[in-house]
Amino acid sequence: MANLVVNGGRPLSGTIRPNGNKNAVLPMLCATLLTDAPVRLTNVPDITDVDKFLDYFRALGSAVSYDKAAQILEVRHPTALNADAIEQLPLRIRSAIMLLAPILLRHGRLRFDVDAKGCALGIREIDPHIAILRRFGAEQAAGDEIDLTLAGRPSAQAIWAEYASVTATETFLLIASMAEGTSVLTNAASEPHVQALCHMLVEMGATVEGIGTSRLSVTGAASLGGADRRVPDDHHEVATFLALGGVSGGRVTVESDILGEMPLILDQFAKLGLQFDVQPGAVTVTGWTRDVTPPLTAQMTPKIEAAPWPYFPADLLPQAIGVAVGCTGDVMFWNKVYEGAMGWSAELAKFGVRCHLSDPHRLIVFGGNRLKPAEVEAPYIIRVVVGLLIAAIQIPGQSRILNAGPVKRAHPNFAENLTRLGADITWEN
Ligand SMILES: CC(=O)N[C@H]1[C@@H](OP(=O)(O)OP(=O)(O)OC[C@H]2O[C@@H](n3ccc(=O)[nH]c3=O)[C@H](O)[C@@H]2O)O[C@H](CO)[C@@H](O)[C@@H]1O
Ligand SMILES: C=C(OP(=O)(O)O)C(=O)O
Repeated sequence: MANLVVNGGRPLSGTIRPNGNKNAVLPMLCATLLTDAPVRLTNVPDITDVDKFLDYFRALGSAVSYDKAAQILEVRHPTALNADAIEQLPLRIRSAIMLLAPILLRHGRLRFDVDAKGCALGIREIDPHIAILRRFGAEQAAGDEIDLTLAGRPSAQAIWAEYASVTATETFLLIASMAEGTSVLTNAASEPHVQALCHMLVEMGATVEGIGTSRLSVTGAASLGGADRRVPDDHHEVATFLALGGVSGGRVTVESDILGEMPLILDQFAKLGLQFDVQPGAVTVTGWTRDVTPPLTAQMTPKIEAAPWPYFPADLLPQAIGVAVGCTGDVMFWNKVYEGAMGWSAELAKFGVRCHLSDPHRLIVFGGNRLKPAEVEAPYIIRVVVGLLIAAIQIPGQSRILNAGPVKRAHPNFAENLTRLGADITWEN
């Protein structure tokens, strides 16, 4: 059990750079399996999900060289993967599901009964993935486990997805990149991490059109080459550092080239009273009024709603909730994506927060709370650990976040980075 112990009420200050985006590096690692040529990735975050992928690659017989300090990774897969290791997929991470397409393309068969659930946000469906693979010609054997075979090179498909799923769009991109002809996915996800995978596949030799939109068109290549790509900065981590800096009463600058993707994200945090100075390549949180911007429509409750990109991301809702607990006014948070992502809100009461879970998707946080330090328990949800920390760091006195380990899935050297900014935060086992 790894807990975070924080003595709140100390202002953070300084300048920091975010790490690479977990949800970009993982599909990019899946794409490395589409070629026998060497692939080099830079700005690779030192996170446990990456470690699990690299352990899997080593077991497959791949050459892996990873300089964690320099954040540079070089991977080269053998022509024939070690068949004994193929079905030992990484556990307890959602991205394992994206290994299905490249493994089927290379090996032709995959039996799969792992828990590809990742964060405990509700049901993490695999149906859209299997549906896409079946459309491209994969056959599913009868029985309880998922047992897929794919014979030969798939042919292009036109698919209209039920909803814009991030990882299912990535599964589509991976298989369509090697299919014969031009495939089209309508209702595609368009998050910055999806765009990063598109750009990598283009460098490897596929043609991808519509990058960043809800309709992707992919012309596959019979074989793909290597690539040398930079993993994009993590926009979740940019927002995290800014929120922590602001609620601590400090002034923190985050330098990044991902800020062009963040206007709506900054606007939503500004609704909670955080003040920003945005410059080319850097954003500074300069203050926190604690006031919630009142809607001009008088009957409305101020709200922050999360949905597939280009909406405000579901993976930033807990961080915004962590800010709102210290605001003077009420805010409704609306998670349009997950049906099980708000249950942890009961923990907030331990900090003295008054809130109301209206239904599985909607939480109202009331303003004007008398906050007190507390010991709270985090669920297996990366961003909730961060949200609870944002609450704790603004409260003078010692708080403890139990089971904070999931933060290591996405945020490298988290406590160390915050300590450098002046936080009093330590790991306890
Ligand atoms: C490894 C990775 O990249 N994980 C991310 C990915 O997960 P993941 O790809 O699993 O998430 P999906 O985009 O598939 O959405 C998750 C669930 O939300 C529901 N849903 C989603 C969209 C929609 O329009 N309607 C709907 O009902 C579905 O039940 C779906 O199963 O995207 C999520 C949503 O941004 C993020 O939280 C995860 O961090
Ligand atoms: C929910 C997340 O990750 P995963 O889908 O890998 O569980 C996340 O990155 O916040």
